[in-house]
Amino acid sequence: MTLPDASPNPSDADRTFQVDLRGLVDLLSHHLYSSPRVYLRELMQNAVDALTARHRLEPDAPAEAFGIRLHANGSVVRVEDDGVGLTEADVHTFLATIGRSSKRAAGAAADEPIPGWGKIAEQRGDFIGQFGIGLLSCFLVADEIHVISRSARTPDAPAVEWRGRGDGSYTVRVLPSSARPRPGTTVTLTPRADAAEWTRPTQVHALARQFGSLLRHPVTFDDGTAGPAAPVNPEPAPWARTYPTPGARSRALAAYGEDVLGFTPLDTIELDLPAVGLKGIACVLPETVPAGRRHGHRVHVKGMLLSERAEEILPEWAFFVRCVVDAENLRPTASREALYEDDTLSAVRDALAERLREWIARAAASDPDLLARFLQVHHLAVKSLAVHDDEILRMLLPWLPFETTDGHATLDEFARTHRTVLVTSSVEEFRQVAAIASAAGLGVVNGGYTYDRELVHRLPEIRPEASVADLDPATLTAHLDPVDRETELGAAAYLALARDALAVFDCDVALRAFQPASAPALLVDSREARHERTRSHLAREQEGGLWGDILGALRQEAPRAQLILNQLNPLVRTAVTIDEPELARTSAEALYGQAAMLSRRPLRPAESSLINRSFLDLLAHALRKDS
Ligand SMILES: Nc1ncnc2c1ncn2[C@@H]1O[C@H](COP(=O)(O)OP(=O)(O)OP(=O)(O)O)[C@@H](O)[C@H]1O
Repeated sequence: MTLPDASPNPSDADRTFQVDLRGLVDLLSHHLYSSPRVYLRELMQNAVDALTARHRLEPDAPAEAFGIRLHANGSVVRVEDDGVGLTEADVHTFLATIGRSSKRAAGAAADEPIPGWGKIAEQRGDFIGQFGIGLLSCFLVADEIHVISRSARTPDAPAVEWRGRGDGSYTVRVLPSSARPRPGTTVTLTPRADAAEWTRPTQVHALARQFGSLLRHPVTFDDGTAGPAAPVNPEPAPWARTYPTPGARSRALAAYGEDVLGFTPLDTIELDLPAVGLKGIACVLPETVPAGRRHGHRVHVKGMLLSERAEEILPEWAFFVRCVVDAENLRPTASREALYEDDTLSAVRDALAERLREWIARAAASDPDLLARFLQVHHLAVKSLAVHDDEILRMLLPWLPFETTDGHATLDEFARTHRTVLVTSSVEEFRQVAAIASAAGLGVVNGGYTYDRELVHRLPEIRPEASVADLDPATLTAHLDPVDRETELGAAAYLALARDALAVFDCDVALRAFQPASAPALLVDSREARHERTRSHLAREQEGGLWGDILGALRQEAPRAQLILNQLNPLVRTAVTIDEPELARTSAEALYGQAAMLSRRPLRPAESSLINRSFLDLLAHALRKDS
């Protein structure tokens, strides 16, 4: 019996993936990083992480003992740090292995120490990098990365040189200690001609300031000319400085916000969340922004600028601020341009939202000027927010401005002078009734704008003593005084002619006495009523057909419009005495047309031609009379 051959078939043997480095770099540059300039951020970030590891190794060393030095002279860009450095073995393990990071060793147990970098579990939050790919971003501007490093962990270890090339090849060389007398790492790039834009000395200096202005270690820049190196971060973050007075502090924070965000904040809110080591400011935008438009915030992690457009640190409703924050414990994604959506981030978001709410509450309680300025700019957006956010509704509804029969007023003011707050369902209805309702002592709010009617109806939730009702035509007409019987009888013939003339608009005509006397007539006609009438008309026209049946089935008792003539108005007093039928009809049509125009609603074609005709008829009549 022959057993089958157990030796592995060569074609079954495990093989190792080959990585095409050029393809990988192409992927990173087109899909991960927003611009080649990130190469400097990645180099600076590696230097910062190396300094953090060095401080772990030598905890008693003062913060300023170790620093970062940048150099760009037009031919090379160099980043040198006094960090923990690398041994020859580290170079093979970490620099030459894509995806391997000393800050997150693959497969290592949580308590396993990584030489020179601490235990995994402890260090995860300490470093900015973790993916082991950041260095590849250097290939966006150079074909070769040159590193000379000396480990602080084994001081007598020699210096080591690594050259990594964009085609995936690399060399490692051990150098005499004199090649780098002190521990630390120097990374040198010789930029390609097409990357000059990102590697010019002025640009490198500007990028270093942009990314590194809040770093806590000393960082300098020199361009190879004789002058001294310039500090990149000469001052601590503005919130970390001390000021003689609280006023001086808030002025300095506002000036910093203006400087980095490019607008003069309406107010500056200081942010401080010790649990995640977050400090910073929220600047209130001085101009209206559409609700829901989220703004990017400037987020630094351990002083290093990660993103100028991070949206995730605030909830969607906080559209009215832009923040600059520096946090210890937020985790960036591999692109560094967004933050990891983890529990810490959601706790930060909640805590910052709470700070903004406190700011609003404080302004509402004790700084009416600030609140007024804030709402003047952001009231529309706040209204959209209040509809869905009970807390905001509770805090801000009384202060929000609305169009009312007393002009623009806050709901609080308005409810104090009007026991019942009436609200219209459209702008048009408000236009129709505003003058008359206010003359009749009724308090009406224009509920026609988006959210307004809904918000006004929620007023009793906050002010239980206030009552809110929809203003319907019946409520209003009930407030108009009827005329005495004799006057009614005297006008009966005219009213009958007027009803006949306006029957085509399904409009009834009535005579009442109301203020202001200057208003000849009021047209009470809601949009729903007009739609209903249009439907009825169509149903009648299509009688018998399919559409006629459908529309007929939908038909309700069509509500009629009402033209209410004002008996206190001198023109109406004269009109009701006209006994020439044609002229009476024309005058009724003209009064209808004028009342319809006053409501500022779009006129139907039949109404426009009626206005034209009645005007010309009246003109002809006046001219005939004069001739
Ligand atoms: N300046 C430096 N000093 C010491 N070690 C460094 C330095 N720069 C890079 N390294 C080593 O090289 C490794 C790979 O660096 P790289 O920037 O590619 O990734 P990372 O910083 O670990 O993670 P990320 O991709 O998130 O940036 C680092 O984990 C570190 O061990």
